[in-house]
Amino acid sequence: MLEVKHVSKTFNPGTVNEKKALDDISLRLEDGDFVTVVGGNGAGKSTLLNMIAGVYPIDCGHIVLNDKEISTDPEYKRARFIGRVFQDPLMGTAGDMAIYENMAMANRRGKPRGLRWNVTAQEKEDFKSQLARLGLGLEDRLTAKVGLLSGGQRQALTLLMASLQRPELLLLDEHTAALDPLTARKVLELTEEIVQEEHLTTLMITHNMNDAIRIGNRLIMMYDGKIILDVRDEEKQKLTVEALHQKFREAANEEFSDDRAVLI
Ligand SMILES: Nc1ncnc2c1ncn2[C@@H]1O[C@H](COP(=O)(O)OP(=O)(O)OP(=O)(O)O)[C@@H](O)[C@H]1O
Repeated sequence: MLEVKHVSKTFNPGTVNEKKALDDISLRLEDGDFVTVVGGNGAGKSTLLNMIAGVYPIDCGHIVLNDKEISTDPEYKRARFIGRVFQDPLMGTAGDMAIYENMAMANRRGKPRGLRWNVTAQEKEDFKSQLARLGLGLEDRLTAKVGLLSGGQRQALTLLMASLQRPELLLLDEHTAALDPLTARKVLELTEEIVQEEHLTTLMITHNMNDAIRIGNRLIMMYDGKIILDVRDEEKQKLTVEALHQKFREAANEEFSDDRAVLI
């Protein structure tokens, strides 16, 4: 279970570039919740994920994962139990290392460094069968450098690596946005498969409203650092893209009328 309690984050406070990216956010995810996160540019979606992962410190509030307060843990410590996949396929894997070496590293997350390079034959066989499920032929390229893979292959590998040691939480930040439509679909299908099989608690940012409605059991919409919509289960299934756009327009208009009130 993940609990985000009254978390706020302001970048560049006290300067002309001051920006309140998260404004008193509270959110509770039950085990196995698969939450899609939508919202316009600059709404605070990535910042929310970055705060949970520990990329930047929060200004106030608490982040609790499975009853452990993690708000002050450094990013590397949280990485032991939080899996992440980013939009950029170059992040999350080491391009100059072989596929099996990348997987071995993921498999040893949180274990002493000394054990890192002793990859057993059994382990390689396990990696092969894991890779085979991607359906991309990577199981026959165990020693290939990851830098030689296509963006989609690399993203699929990153996803596999993020879930190799079952994470307590999986954070996906527009992880299919840089892929061509067919590859994006394949990686999304794989995401659903892995999340379901492993019963992973997941937050997935997407700009694709159809995917946001179709995938997962819960949807949140962010606007200006706040959560303005949080629907789940049947209510989520009934959502339409038009309804989401309408909700977004309402939020934007409210702000616009406030601005006008200030200006008049
Ligand atoms: N490291 C940072 N330093 C300064 N400002 C930042 C930083 N990260 C984010 N911001 C600002 O915080 C606000 C929220 O950004 P964030 O990236 O979380 O939005 P987003 O909802 O993910 O948007 P997008 O859909 O465009 O990726 C924006 O105004 C952004 O410019």
